[in-house]
Amino acid sequence: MKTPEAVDRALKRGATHIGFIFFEKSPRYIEPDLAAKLAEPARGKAKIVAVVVDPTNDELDEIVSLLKPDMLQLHGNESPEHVLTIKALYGLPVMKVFSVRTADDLKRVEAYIGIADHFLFDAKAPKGSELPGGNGISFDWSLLSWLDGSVDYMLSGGLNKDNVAEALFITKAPGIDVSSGVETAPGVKSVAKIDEFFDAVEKANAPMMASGS
Ligand SMILES: O=C(O)c1ccccc1NCC(=O)[C@H](O)[C@H](O)COP(=O)(O)O
Repeated sequence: MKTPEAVDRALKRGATHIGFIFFEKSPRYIEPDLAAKLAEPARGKAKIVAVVVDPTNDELDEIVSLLKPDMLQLHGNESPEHVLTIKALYGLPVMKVFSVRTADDLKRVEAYIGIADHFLFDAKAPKGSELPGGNGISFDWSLLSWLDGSVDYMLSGGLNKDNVAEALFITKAPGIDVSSGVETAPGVKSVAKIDEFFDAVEKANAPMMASGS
């Protein structure tokens, strides 16, 4: 999220999580002090999520002290040991992201069970992309069929108003995360598209748990 209008609309429509991207190459990058201002209306209404990629402690110190997030989303190659260190240092729940293209990409998940508090399954970035997330591409949702109720996860990757019902039907995901699918250009969220997305989720009669970043 980069504008008060987008935060406001997502909250009004029932977003459970509001994400801020702290990856400088991203068109969605936002300075921590600005993210803190934008997050104010969400505090206590939705979880404020700081999205980071292989963060240093210095980066996390600044983000956590300014934004005061409810959760950290780790979108890089953080090892289970690094996740444990981050949890111990900041005392915040962690959502570990797994980038998926094939079944092999899911083999790493087991090592994080009991370590990460939540999981996010996103599409692996296409070759040449500078962004580990927010690429607007999907993966084969049937790869998640082995997940049982013991894994608390969100699905993301190329979700939009036209495919979210099918994604939910196939995965029964307990949560969904969307970014490009509610934008008119990279990093430019559209209030109208946020509405269309939530309309589609409601129509699919899906679990009402959605986030955006
Ligand atoms: O969105 C970004 O620019 C981004 C950059 C670096 C790390 C993570 C990033 N996004 C994280 C997300 O959780 C996105 O919402 C997720 O990848 C889905 O994006 P999209 O396929 O565009 O819906």
